[in-house]
Amino acid sequence: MNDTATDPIIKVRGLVKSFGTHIVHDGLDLDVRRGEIIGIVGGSGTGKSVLLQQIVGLLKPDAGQIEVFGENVRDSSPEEYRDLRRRWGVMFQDGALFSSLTVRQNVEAPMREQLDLPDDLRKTLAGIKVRMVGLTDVAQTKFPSELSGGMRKRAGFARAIALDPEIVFLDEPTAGLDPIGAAAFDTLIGQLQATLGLTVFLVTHDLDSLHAICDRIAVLAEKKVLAVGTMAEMLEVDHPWVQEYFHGPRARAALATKGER
Ligand SMILES: Nc1ncnc2c1ncn2[C@@H]1O[C@H](COP(=O)(O)OP(=O)(O)OP(=O)(O)O)[C@@H](O)[C@H]1O
Repeated sequence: MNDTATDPIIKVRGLVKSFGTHIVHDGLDLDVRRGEIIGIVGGSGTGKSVLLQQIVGLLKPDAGQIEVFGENVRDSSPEEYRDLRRRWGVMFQDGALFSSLTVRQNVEAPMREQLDLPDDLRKTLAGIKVRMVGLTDVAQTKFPSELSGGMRKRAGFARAIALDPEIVFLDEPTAGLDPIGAAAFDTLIGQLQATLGLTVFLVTHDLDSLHAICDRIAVLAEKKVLAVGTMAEMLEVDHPWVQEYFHGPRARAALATKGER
């Protein structure tokens, strides 16, 4: 165990991942610091989701090391992996809720799997998580199909924090939300990060989110992490995609929006 406050909470070294002849990652390195919100950006298909899935052990790298909490994810036994999974929560792109379960039952699902709790206590705890993400008690008993896109995202977030994780992985949480809904979701992420001391691994295309809540940004390009740093540091990176992304018209609009928030 090598899990001290100064070590990165996630450490990726020399990651290689291909699908057939298509190389997605080739020698990718990344450190994520405990307690930070790190935004993962990059063009479509640069492997942001694939990186997330490898870190949480859903996809197997071809080569390289991934350590989370100082533990090697790839080499962990089923018991060790189960213990690791308990310490992080994941919200996938579409929320990935179980359609046949209510919101509260969705939040209860990881609790059922990982914790041995009396029914009443589990329901109460799940209800608290639902309220923490700003959903009403009425929403608890709704099925995903009865919710708006923004409410479904909140429900997905509630499920990601069901087990009081140390890290939450969020895959494009504001995609598909209108600007007001997206801003509200950014605020929620920031509030919960500050309240719960979470580390947040945020895959996003949303420049507003990067400005509003991210401590650091990692840019995926050329099959690796091309640059990592604060927004101010990103503005200085001399690379065509980075320049276009952080200095283009949408970036200027996001900067203006930041001033209004
Ligand atoms: N299970 C899979 N089998 C084969 N190819 C895959 C698989 N998962 C991802 N890929 C490919 O890997 C590449 C990276 O995909 P990924 O979803 O990580 O991109 P991304 O950066 O998250 O993109 P976007 O911003 O569009 O969501 C893509 O070319 C994708 O088609």
